[in-house]
Amino acid sequence: MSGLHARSQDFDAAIVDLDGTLVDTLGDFSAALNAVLRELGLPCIAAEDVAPRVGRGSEHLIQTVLDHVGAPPGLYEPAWAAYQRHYLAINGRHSAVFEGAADGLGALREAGLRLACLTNKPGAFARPLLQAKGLLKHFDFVFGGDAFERKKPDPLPLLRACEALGSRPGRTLMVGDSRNDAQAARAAGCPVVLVTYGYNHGEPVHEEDADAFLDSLAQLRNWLSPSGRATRP
Ligand SMILES: O=C(O)COP(=O)(O)O
Ligand SMILES: [Mg+2]
Repeated sequence: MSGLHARSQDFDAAIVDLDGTLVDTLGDFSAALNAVLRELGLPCIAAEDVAPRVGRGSEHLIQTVLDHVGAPPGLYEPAWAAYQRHYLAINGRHSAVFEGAADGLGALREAGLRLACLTNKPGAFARPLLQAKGLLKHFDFVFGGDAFERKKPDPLPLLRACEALGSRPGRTLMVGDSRNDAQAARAAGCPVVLVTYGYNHGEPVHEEDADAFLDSLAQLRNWLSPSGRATRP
């Protein structure tokens, strides 16, 4: 890929992030976390304080939320167990597919790319969510944050996903919403585009090192066409 435009012939496959890229799951995270906090007799947390903590996996989320509400030490294990139960019970109920996301995945498929979803969310949460939102059919593989020894921003999950997809990193497009996705992609040698509407740990996404920024995944259709161009701020 050169500069700000790309052609579908440049890629054999794409790896797509889930939370903040395909599905707005902030409502699910908030509902499950607040159910945990209530169960443990702790103060609730506002959705705006949950958003910057999403994207580094459930362990990081639970620990930083416990710290935020001033939980006494020793509550991580019970919080983790309660979180599994509550999240699985509400998974998808308070979340919505971002506008243009299904169209963007369709465009990647129509361009002949193989697709993997790679999220730091546990696989047991990711698959039912994609299924409930009608997105699972687009993917050849779904890898959760527990699929490999290390999570994004480590490049290992991307390299493993490339192996599964049978695609070299340089011909595998990473599509994400955060620094985690961009750093992992750069270290793996994958081109990367970031969406501008996601979470990015509460930081402005345009400051991240990406090849292009998309306001909607529907823009992938034009971006991958021979004359397509993506925008930089
Ligand atoms: O941290 C999570 O649980 C989800 O993160 P993701 O952005 O990699 O899907
Ligand atoms: Mg994300």
